Amino acid sequence: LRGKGVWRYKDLIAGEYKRIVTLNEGNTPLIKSSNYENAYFKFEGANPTGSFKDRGMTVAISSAVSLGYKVVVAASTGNTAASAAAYASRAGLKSYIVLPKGKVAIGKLAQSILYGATILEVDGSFDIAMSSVMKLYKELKIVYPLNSFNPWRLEGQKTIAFEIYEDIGVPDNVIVPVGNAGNIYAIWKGFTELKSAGIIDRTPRMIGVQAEGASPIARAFEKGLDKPEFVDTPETVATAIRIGKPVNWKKAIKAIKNSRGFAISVSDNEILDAQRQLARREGIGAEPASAAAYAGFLKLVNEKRLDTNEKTVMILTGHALKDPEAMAKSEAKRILVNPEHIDKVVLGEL
Ligand SMILES: Cc1ncc(COP(=O)(O)O)c(/C=C/C(=O)C(=O)O)c1O
Repeated sequence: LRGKGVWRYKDLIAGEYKRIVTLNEGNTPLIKSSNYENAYFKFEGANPTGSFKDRGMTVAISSAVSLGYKVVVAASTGNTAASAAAYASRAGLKSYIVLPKGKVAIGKLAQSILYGATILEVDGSFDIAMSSVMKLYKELKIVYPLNSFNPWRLEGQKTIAFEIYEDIGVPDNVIVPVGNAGNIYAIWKGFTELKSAGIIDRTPRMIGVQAEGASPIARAFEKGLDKPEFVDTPETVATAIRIGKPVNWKKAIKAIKNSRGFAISVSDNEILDAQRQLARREGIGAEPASAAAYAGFLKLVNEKRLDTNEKTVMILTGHALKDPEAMAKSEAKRILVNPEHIDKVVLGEL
């Protein structure tokens, strides 16, 4: 039964669907940390296109098809693009994706090309791409918008909470990397719906992690503001969350505050170091934006702002293969050897 992934929770997903477009997304591994007793990693890189976006895309594309749309559009830092292209193609829809030129990790760009999207590139940040999609949606109603202001995306993404609950109950903390800010809200929504249904009696603290160079929401919490400080030119190695004006900031701040949580930022070095540690201490390969969740965990533990006796789940939102250039930044021992003498190299190395 669990093998049904997102649509296992069909009765809990709002909306009517004449046709379900699915790639058996969801049902991703919850991997126990081998270094921290009560810490777990929800590995969303195991989804069909390698990120959590598939959970929302199956619902949004099923909605688009059920409503008779033939064309879909999404602005993206890359993963929404890859997922939109895959699910649109599966449904026989035409997909346009709007990308910030030169700022998309090569794995995601390659996927978007492979899955057959028409790629529109803009000079500037994701936020400019996002505003162009909002404008297009107002002018061309024949195009179905897929970004995470689309509620059906969040309906699919909230199933992350259902799966965590079924695996380990309600954790004390859920740490989520935050970009356009839909996912942290969606996961909180899932837990609050379980609570409203009387299935659980408490919800976890939602902790958002952003990259220092793209941290409008984290700055709001660090300065005790009610509104984020939008960033005109967001910069970070974690290109998936290189977003300065998150469309879902109101929802994210509501989820974080109502769950007694908070948001912090981490540096690019902390992100790349966390990506390396995740791979070399836990054996898990996640892209930089996802490793930001682990970087946030390590920072909070070191600053004694998180008790390792508490049950904490980090959402690893995308697979390491999405961003090979980032992986290459990790040093590794590479020795050119004479094939006849590998034994001497290994012995000399040991
Ligand atoms: C790996 C990864 N980790 C975290 C996020 C942040 O989630 P949100 O805070 O819900 O935006 C994204 C987001 C990517 C896009 O926004 C896009 O693909 O256009 C991501 O790809």
